[in-house]
Amino acid sequence: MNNKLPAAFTEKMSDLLGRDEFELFMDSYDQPRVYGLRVNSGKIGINEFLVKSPFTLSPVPWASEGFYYEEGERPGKHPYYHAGLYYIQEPSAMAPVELLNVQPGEKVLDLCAAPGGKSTQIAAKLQGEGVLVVNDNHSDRVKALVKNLELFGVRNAAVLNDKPERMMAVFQGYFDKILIDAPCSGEGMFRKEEDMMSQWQRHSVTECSVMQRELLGQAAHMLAPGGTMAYSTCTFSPEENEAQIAEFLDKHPDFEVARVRQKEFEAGRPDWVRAPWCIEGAYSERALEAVSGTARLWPHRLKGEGHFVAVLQRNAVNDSGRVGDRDAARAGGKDADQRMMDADIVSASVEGKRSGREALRRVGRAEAPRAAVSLEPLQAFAGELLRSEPFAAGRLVCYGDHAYASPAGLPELHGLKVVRPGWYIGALHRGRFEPSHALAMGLRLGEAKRALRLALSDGRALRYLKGETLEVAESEILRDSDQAAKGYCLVCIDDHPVGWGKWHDGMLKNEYPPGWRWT
Ligand SMILES: C[S@@+](CC[C@H](N)C(=O)[O-])C[C@H]1O[C@@H](n2cnc3c(N)ncnc32)[C@H](O)[C@@H]1O
Repeated sequence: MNNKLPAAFTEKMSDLLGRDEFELFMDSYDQPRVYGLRVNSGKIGINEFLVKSPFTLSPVPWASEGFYYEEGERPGKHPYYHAGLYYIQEPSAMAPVELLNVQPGEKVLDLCAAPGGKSTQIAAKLQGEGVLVVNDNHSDRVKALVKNLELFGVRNAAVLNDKPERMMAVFQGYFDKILIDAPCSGEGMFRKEEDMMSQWQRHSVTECSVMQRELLGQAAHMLAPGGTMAYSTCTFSPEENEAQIAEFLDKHPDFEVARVRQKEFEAGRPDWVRAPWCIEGAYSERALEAVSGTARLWPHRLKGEGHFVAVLQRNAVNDSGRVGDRDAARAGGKDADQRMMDADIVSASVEGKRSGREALRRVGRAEAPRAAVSLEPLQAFAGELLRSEPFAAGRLVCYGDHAYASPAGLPELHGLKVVRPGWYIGALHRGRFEPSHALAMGLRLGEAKRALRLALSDGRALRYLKGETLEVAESEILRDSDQAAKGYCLVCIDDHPVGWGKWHDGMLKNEYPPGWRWT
């Protein structure tokens, strides 16, 4: 394969690495690629997953939830995938979120998030507590981001499809943690996706560098004093890596690099941002020294395709202009104690186009509730079907006919392109409530008052995922003794929700969404 690599790339890598290291690097392209999955610890404990998993797994040393699986195994074709128990992810791509050290309750931004590999990892680290804002400026890629968050059962995320410069006014100084998984020339993807080689010709390192510089500056505006950002790329060029960090540090004296210590990773290379790669003397000694604290993941030094990560720490200074702080987060926690039916129910105008697939475009100013949207059907559904009140941790918000639980403490998203203002609960149509698939995926088996539990070995589990109507005896519907079997029930494979069904007279009508079905 290494003879397909762009000549300009190999020449440059040879100059950077020197003969011996370059040979090892080139040999790695002829090695088989490695495969990884990351367990969704928001849904299942790691040990429980290891007991249940049919795959041959070995741990990824730098990711607490990450495992290698073997070539030929197909975790994407397993009912547990449809239950959102794991995400298939290249192992070196697991490093940035791990190094960001996200803690439950924090406010976290994933600025360039689609299709959501790292967003789902952040969500699992948050364990449903705190606020996750994910954004991508590419409208098509955002659809995959929404789907992956729903599959993972994430309850506390808002999804945006906007430009970071427009987000800055709303989120100035708001986030505790920010991930900038920047668009890049993708040199670390050549072994995994050969197409990336031809794209490399088109998307020059220089073009990407301009975008990365802007993204770093914009993210810095949105980080709280004392907060942390992780900047990552899946490319090797110093212009997109060490040089970005050195330049950022020189422009932002209130930031420093938190040194990465992980034995499989190599240190960043300050020598590569001096001449002849960059103009000698362009960066301060402070910046150059700090750059050695960044991390490079090399495909010839570890089992992964390659990545660069820098962890940037902002000094904790007083900043009265900040939107939210730890006190505000605690106030958010107080809201969370409110019961769902007492929640702050607002409706908001929706400006611009809204597609039938629930994609919200611009969200307007919050208004008084409109008489047209009655929440009674939702309240009736929750009373009949839900044991706990899972929306209570957020603020119930209606956009048009669609109800969402927005994470407590999230600022008003005035003027931004909002795709999901929170966990999508369902639609209120003509006096009826239709629960969303996202609601089913975000619930736990014990939270539903009516459920069907299909064992993995039960042939009906796969038939459900294929969208078929199932024969289900009344006695199989799990429910309290005083409850009827008829109506919506949460369908689970083993203990893990996969969607809704509607039971009546020995038959389960399948509510599994067509776009999600097993093919
Ligand atoms: C490396 S990919 C992100 C991968 C993602 N973090 C994951 O783990 O699945 C970079 C993403 O940045 C998005 N992007 C490019 N320019 C952007 C910008 N100015 N603002 C926000 N997102 C941007 C691209 O659409 C692309 O989805």
